[in-house]
Amino acid sequence: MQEEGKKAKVERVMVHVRIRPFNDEDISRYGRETSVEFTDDSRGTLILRKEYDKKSFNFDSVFDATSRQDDVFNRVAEPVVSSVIEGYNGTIFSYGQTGTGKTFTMIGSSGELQGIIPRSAQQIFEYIQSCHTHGFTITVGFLQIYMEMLQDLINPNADKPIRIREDPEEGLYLSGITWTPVSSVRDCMELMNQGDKNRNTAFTSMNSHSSRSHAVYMIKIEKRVKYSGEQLEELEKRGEKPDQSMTKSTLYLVDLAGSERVSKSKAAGSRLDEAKNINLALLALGNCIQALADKKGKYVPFRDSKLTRLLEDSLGGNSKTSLVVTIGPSLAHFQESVSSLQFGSRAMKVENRPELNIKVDYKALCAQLQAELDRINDGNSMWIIEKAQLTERINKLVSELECANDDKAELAITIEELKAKGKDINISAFEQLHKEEISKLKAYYTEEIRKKETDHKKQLDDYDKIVSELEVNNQHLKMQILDYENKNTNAKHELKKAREQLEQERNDRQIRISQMNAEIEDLQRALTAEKAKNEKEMLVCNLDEKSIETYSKYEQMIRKDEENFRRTIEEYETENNIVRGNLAALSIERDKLIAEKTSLLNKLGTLTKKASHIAKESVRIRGETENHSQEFKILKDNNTYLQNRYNDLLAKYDEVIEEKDSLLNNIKILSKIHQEFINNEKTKTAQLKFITEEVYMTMKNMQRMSIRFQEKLLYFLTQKAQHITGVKKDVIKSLGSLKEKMNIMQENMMKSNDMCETYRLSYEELKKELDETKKRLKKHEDACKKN
Ligand SMILES: Nc1ncnc2c1ncn2[C@@H]1O[C@H](COP(=O)(O)OP(=O)(O)OP(=O)(O)O)[C@@H](O)[C@H]1O
Repeated sequence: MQEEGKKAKVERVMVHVRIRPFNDEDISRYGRETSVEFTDDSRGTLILRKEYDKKSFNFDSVFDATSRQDDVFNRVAEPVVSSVIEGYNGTIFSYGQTGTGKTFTMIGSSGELQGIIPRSAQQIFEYIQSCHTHGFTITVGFLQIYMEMLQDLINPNADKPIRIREDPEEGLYLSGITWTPVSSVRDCMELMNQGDKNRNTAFTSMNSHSSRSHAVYMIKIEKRVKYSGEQLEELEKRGEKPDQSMTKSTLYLVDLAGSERVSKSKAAGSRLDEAKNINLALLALGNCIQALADKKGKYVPFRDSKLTRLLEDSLGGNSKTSLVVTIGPSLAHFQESVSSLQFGSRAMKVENRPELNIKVDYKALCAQLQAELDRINDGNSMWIIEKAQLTERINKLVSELECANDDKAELAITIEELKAKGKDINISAFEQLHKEEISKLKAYYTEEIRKKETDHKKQLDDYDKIVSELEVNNQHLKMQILDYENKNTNAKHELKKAREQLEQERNDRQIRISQMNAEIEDLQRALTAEKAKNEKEMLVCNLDEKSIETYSKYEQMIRKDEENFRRTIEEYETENNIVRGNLAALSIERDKLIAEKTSLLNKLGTLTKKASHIAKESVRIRGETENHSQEFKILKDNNTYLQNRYNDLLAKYDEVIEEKDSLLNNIKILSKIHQEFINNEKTKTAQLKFITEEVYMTMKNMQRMSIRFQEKLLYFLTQKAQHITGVKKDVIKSLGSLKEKMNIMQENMMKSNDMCETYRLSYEELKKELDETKKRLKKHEDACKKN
C-alpha cells in the first residue's frame, strides 16, 4: 500500500551495452572478424558494420570487451541498488543472444569476476553496517521461469506452486515463494549458489553452460527508523510518538535466457522446445517494450508470458530499471547483435514512475498500541487472562461440540448404512458407548457452564462489593465533609457573635466613659462655680469662721468626690485593661479559628479532590463493571447459545436415537421375522427333507413292496378274476331268474295299475255323485230352513 510517497517522477529505463570479448569458440568457428566498428562510452555510441550495412546506436553506456565487472556494476547497478535502499523498487536485467555474457554480467564468478548480484548484496550490507539511524530486515527469494512455469530455486521441492498475483494495495506480488531472511553477504551468496545449482542449464552449440530458464533473484528490504532507549525516553518526555513508518522495496535481478536462432543452433528435441519457449517469452517481452515505447496508451500485452507479467512493474511501472544488452563481437552474429541492440533502443523509450514505498509499520504500531493497551489494562490483566481462557474454553467447547456433531453425523451415516444394508448387527454396545459418551459430555459441559457461571457471579459479587465499599467510603467522606462544614459554620457564627458582643461591650464602655466624662465635667464646672461663689462670698463677707468651716467642708467634699472619681476612673481603667486582655484573647482565638478554618478548607479541598477521584474511580469501576457485565452477558449469551445449540443437538441426537431406536426395532422385528422365516424355512426344509426322505424311503419301500405287491396282486387278481367269473356266472344265472321275476312283477304291476285306474275312475264318479247329493241335500236343507 502506498501510504505516503514522494510524487512519482517519470524516469526512463537506463540501457547499457556490453560487448563480450572473443572466445575460442568464436575464433574456431567464425574467425576474428568483428561487427563492432566503433564504440565511445563517454557518449554511449556504438557502431556495428557488416560490409555496407552500418548500424549506429546510442545508449546510456557502452562497455567494450575490456570492461571490468566493477565498472559495469558501478554504472549499471549501483544507482539502482542505492534507490532500492532508499525505498524504491529496482530492476536490473540482462538481455542478449545466447552465450553473449548475460550470466557472466549478472552472476559472474568469484573475486574480481563477481557479477551484479553478489556486488548488489555487498552494497546493501555495507550500507546496513554503516547506518545507525535505521534498522533493516532483508529477505531473499530466487526463482526461475522454465517452459512457462515458475519454480522456486531455493526450495525446489515446495508443494505450493508460485503464482503471480495482484493486490489492489500491494501491487504485483508472488505467492508461494520462499522468502529467506539473510543477515550477511555470505547468506545471500549461499542462497544464490544453491539456487543456481537448481537452475536449468544445458550444453548447447553456442554455450557449453547455457541457461535454459529466466532466473530472477530478489532482495526485499524493509527499513524502519531505529531509536535508542534515550531517544525513546526523550520522545516520551516530549509527548511524541516514535516514527512507525517503514519503507518496503524489492530489487529484482534478472538473468534472462538467451535468444537463439534455432536454424543456427541446430537445437532438437527438448532443447528445441526450450528454445521455442525462450524465444516466445522474449518475443512477448519485445512486444511489451514496443508497446511501451510507442507511448500512445497502447495496450501492453504483459499477460502474454510469465516473464512479462513478472516484469510488469519493472517496465513502465513503479521501479527504477536498468537493462544490460549483451552482444558477441563476432561478425557472424551481426544480425542477432543488431536485433538485441534494437531491443535496447526501444527499451530506452520506456518510462517508469518509481515511487518511494513508505508504509506504516503496522506490526510495530500494533506492538506499540498493544503495549499501551497492556499498560492501560494492567489492572484488568487478570480479567483479560480470564477472558482469553474463557474464549479458549469456548472455542474448545465449540470445537468439541463440532466433534460431537461430526460424531453424530458419522452415527447418522452409520445408521443410514445400516438402513441401507438392513444388516443385523449388534449395535447395542455401540449405542450404549455413545450414550455414555454423550451423557459424560453433557455432564462435563453442564458442570463447566455451572462453574463458569459461579465464577462470573463471584466476580460480579466481588465487583459489587468493591463498588458498595467505595460508595460507603464515599458516603463516609461526604459525612465528614458535612461535619467539617457544620463545624466551620458554627465557628464562624461564634466568631461573629463574639465580635458583636465585643463591639457591644466596647460601645457600652465608650458610652459609660463619655457619660462619666460628662459627669466629671459637670462636677468640675460645679466645683469651679462653687469655688468662684465661695471666693465671691469670702470677698463680700470678709471670710468669717463659719464660712471657713463651710469652705473646708466643701473642700473635703470636693476632695472626696475627686478621690471617688479617681477611684472610679482607676476601676474603669482596670476594667478596660481586662476587656482589652479579653479582646486580645478573643483575637488570638479568632486567629486560631481562622487557622483552623484554613486547615479545614485545605482538608475540604483534599477531601473534595479525593471525593471527585473516588467518584471518577467509582464511574470507571462502574463502567468496567458494566463492561464486565456486558462481557459476562455476552459470555452468558454465548453459553446460552452453546447450551441451546447443545440442547438442540441433544434433541436432534435424541431424535436420531429415537429414529435409530425405531429403526432398530424395525430391524429387530424384521430380523425376528427374518429369523422366524429362516426358522420356518429351516423347519420346512427339515420337514421337507424329512418328507422327502420319507417319500424316498416310502418310494423305496414301495418300490420294494410293489414287486411283491404286484406278484401278490397278480395272484390276487387271478383268484379274484376266477372268483368273479364264478360270481358272474352265478349273477348271470340269478339275473336271468331275476329278469323273469321282474317281468312277472312288471306284469303284475301293470295289472295293479290298471286296477288302480279303474278304482280311481269309480272313486271320481262316486265323489261326483256324493257332491251332487251334498248339493241337493243343501238345497233341501235351505228349503227346509226357509220353510
Ligand atoms: N565480458 C566477458 N569477459 C569474459 N568472459 C565472458 C564475458 N562475457 C561472457 N564471458 C564468457 O562467455 C561464456 C558465455 O557467457 P554466459 O554464460 O554468461 O552467456 P549467457 O548470455 O548467459 O548465455 P546463455 O543465454 O546461453 O545462458 C562464459 O564462459 C563466460 O564466462
